[in-house]
Amino acid sequence: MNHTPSGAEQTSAAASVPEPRLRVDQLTVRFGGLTALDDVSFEVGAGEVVALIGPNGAGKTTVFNAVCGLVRRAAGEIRIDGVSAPSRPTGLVTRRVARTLQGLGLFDSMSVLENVLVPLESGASGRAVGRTSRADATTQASGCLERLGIAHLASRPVAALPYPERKRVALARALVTGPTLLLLDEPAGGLGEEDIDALADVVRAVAASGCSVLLVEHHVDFVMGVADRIVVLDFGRVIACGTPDEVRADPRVEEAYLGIEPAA
Ligand SMILES: Nc1ncnc2c1ncn2[C@@H]1O[C@H](COP(=O)(O)OP(=O)(O)OP(=O)(O)O)[C@@H](O)[C@H]1O
Repeated sequence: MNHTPSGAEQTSAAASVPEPRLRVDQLTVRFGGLTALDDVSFEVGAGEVVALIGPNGAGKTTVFNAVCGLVRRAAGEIRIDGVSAPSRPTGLVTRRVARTLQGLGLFDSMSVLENVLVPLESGASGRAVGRTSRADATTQASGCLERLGIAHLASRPVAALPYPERKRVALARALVTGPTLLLLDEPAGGLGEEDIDALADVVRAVAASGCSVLLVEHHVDFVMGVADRIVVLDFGRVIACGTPDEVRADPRVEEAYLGIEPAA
């Protein structure tokens, strides 16, 4: 007798197959007549750091926006922890995905700790809020500051901090709700070499702790040093994907970045 699996059975079968943190499958996004992403597929596995690189306008930010449900997809699927995400912001994204912005978006007049408490107390995290007392939230936020090496700055107003520390605060705020996927938008931008090295350690530690990282970055040395795998976009298409060594050796990447024709 044929047996059609119920929804619950399908869910349980899917749960038994290890799913990547993020699966982007044949994603196409159009803005009017412009195809910003064209049949883009890649994955971010558990504990992985994946970098999305490519020239200006290649479609990197559009990938982030699509993962967050902020742009309408013309085609394709996005799965987060094995669950299909619709083309709009949902609880799935708010619970599991955190994102840092190039502009940081911190509240300058508030202290470091108060900034990191915001997602726990505002409802933005979609979890814990309402069930987390102020004391629990403070413990959670303080632990996050500790892990990022900025506990000593907890009571300082954000406005008084140098840029590298402000970036750390933005990272702490993104991580405080315990996401499973962190989207980092140009994390090395505006940092000096020393801070970039320290940032690479932090990013690797975040991934090792179980929160996979997808980052967009133009600083090639940082990307080569921190990423397990690199996805290269050009004109909305994936032109290369592999380890840093594989991508570095790929003539298509050199051509896209430097305009150098690959050898015939
Ligand atoms: N909301 C929008 N409406 C129309 N076109 C858009 C929109 N968002 C992005 N685009 C276009 O889609 C293409 C991809 O843009 P996107 O911002 O994703 O590129 P990017 O790789 O992030 O570039 P950069 O490195 O400069 O930030 C570009 O041609 C851009 O002009």
